[in-house]
Amino acid sequence: MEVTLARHTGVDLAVAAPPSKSLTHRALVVAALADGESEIVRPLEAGDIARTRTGLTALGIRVAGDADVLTVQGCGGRLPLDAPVVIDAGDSGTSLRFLTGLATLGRHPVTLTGSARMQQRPIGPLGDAVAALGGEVRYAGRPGFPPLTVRGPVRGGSVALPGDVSSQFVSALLIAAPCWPDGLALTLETPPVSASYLALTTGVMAAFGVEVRREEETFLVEPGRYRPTRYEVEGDWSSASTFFAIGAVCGGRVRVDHLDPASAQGDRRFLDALAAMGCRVRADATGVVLESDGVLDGAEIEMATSPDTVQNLAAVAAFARGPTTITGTAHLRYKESDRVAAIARVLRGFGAGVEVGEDRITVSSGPRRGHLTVDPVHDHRTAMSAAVLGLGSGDVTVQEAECVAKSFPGFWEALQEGGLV
Ligand SMILES: O=C(O)C1=C[C@@H](OP(=O)(O)O)[C@@H](O)[C@H](O)C1
Ligand SMILES: C=C(OP(=O)(O)O)C(=O)O
Repeated sequence: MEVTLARHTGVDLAVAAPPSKSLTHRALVVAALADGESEIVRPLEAGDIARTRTGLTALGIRVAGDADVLTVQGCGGRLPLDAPVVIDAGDSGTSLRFLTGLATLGRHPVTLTGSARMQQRPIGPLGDAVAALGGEVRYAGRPGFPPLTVRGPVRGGSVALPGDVSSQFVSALLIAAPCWPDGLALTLETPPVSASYLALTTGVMAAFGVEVRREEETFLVEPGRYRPTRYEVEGDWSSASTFFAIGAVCGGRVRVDHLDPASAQGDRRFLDALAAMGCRVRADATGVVLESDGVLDGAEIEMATSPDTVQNLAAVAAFARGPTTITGTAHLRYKESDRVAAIARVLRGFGAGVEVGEDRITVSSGPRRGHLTVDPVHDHRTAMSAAVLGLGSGDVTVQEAECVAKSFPGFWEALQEGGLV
């Protein structure tokens, strides 16, 4: 499917954020380990969540329900596996990494694989940690990359790993850790990227009755049990960021409901970035409102903890009066696509100036270069950020627009209902 976007000014958009992808993944895998039946209220329904659900089913966990409530029959920390299994996580890094953690809790080999791109996304630090904690880890192809086969049981104990590639390795270990006989003392050798996601992990673990203690760069988890819980999923700040970006570049007013203004989601930071560029933002009891007169200033913004909104921020920066420098971008190279390269490709095609450094990207506005066709190369966030460019300036076609279904299947319908496509 292709979507062509025309320029809009003075928008007045009111939408609801979809449920959080990251919190739905976490609630599912933690509930799968709990000592009985949990309910997940208002889960996200999207491609990546379907991958986690299918993976859990392959591991012998029963998940049933619909868009309102999912019921998960937890296994009490011991996977009911009676034969080897293969799990295809597709393009979902969170599914692949979290299910690798769960695979340490069975006595049969679990093979985790994914799309061609997934086979280029690193998993070595997680594999090394699982092996150091007593598991068996084998790679079918390139060492340190999926497909990998994990076999438990793991005893747990002390381990160190780098924090600069993906926080998902840390989350995967923390989630499985209470089910290991020796628990876990995990020390980060380098400061964590995407650190806000670790707070989401410890928050969901706490909601299911397990505390993680932190002593400087070490996370400590005692052996214990997850308590079955009724868990309500809040709205997704990463998905909401595209609507705020549209408001910023088109000018006007955008209201997004179902967002917690005090959320632990790091992508809340996106609004601070837009405020620094000249937008007005305020929260009320049910959501968040952004107002913009469409005049934006460049800014210098650190985004290491909020990688999933960097493409939208770079798109907004292409409309600002001065250059914008976004720092903390090195780990964007390991996502559904190399997003540093994707930002440079798309924005240069648009006419903006883009300078790329090891851990920073500088974007300056420039004259439009005529009609822009964006191939997102299966990356949902590239497709959504291209919508920001199109609505802000017109003449943009997004190919393979359906790839947004990875995280936000209703994205284009929301724009259609708002009269923007
Ligand atoms: O734990 C999570 O839910 C996520 C962590 C982040 O990945 P990294 O930690 O690999 O940066 C983020 O980009 C991803 O979309 C979701
Ligand atoms: C990076 C993302 O997800 P994942 O790592 O789960 O594939 C994303 O949703 O932008």
